Amino acid sequence: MVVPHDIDQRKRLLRKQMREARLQRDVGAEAAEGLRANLLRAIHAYPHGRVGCVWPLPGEADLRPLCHELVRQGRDVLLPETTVRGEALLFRLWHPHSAMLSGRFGTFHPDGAVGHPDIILVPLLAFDRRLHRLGYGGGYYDRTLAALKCHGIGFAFSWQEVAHVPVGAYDWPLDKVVTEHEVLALPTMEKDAR
Ligand SMILES: Nc1nc2c(c(=O)[nH]1)N(C=O)[C@@H](CNc1ccc(C(=O)N[C@@H](CCC(=O)O)C(=O)O)cc1)CN2
Ligand SMILES: Nc1ncnc2c1ncn2[C@@H]1O[C@H](COP(=O)(O)OP(=O)(O)OP(=O)(O)O)[C@@H](O)[C@H]1O
Repeated sequence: MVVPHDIDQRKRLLRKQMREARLQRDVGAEAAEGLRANLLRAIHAYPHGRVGCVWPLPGEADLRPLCHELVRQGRDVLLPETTVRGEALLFRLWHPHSAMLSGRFGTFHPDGAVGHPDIILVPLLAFDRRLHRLGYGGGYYDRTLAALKCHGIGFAFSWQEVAHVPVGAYDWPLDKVVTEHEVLALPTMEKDAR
């Protein structure tokens, strides 16, 4: 039996490995371009929703060009403000001319009005084929997906795939994971069984 304590330990170890692996890699411009194109395709499956995007941290794919493209296509784009630990993220409306304020953990957020996204693009350190994700360990996105009950689309480079992400009681499953190579989703029957 896997006890919760053991899961937290395995998560910490995998986080450390993935952070180290990231230091060895360039964020390839070509891979990032492919990832943004696939994300746009995945978002088009939800034609009317407000999109919770994210401002990049070092080593992550840069979704800023995607934010601009979505606004150009008439979508509302929101970006998260990193709240105190233990709370869900707060999404604020973003426009290409929004002032960006610096927040916790080196993140940036716009000074726009607070809103409710229908789809959230979720950053991650590692993912698996069951659409489980490992984040930075703040539990922010798990809390946010649980609170807002919206669609979660994870995004990552293909090298971030692992065989099994350790899954804890509060981990919220993603609806899709998008890489520069593919859009991963579970068949409906398997989704219902989760
Ligand atoms: N771009 C981006 N924004 C995001 C997240 C994210 O993963 N990516 N978050 C996802 O939850 C939230 C911020 N949560 C975070 C929680 C902890 C750390 C953290 O421990 N950072 C380390 C350095 C990280 C590294 O070396 O890679 C630190 O500050 O020491 C960062 C972000 C909201 N905004
Ligand atoms: N909805 C929730 N309610 C209570 N505790 C939660 C909830 N979601 C996550 N947690 C707790 O938050 C802590 C961090 O969670 P976890 O290790 O899964 O973070 P993460 O998903 O890697 O981080 P992030 O989502 O910020 O990228 C864990 O102790 C977890 O049990």
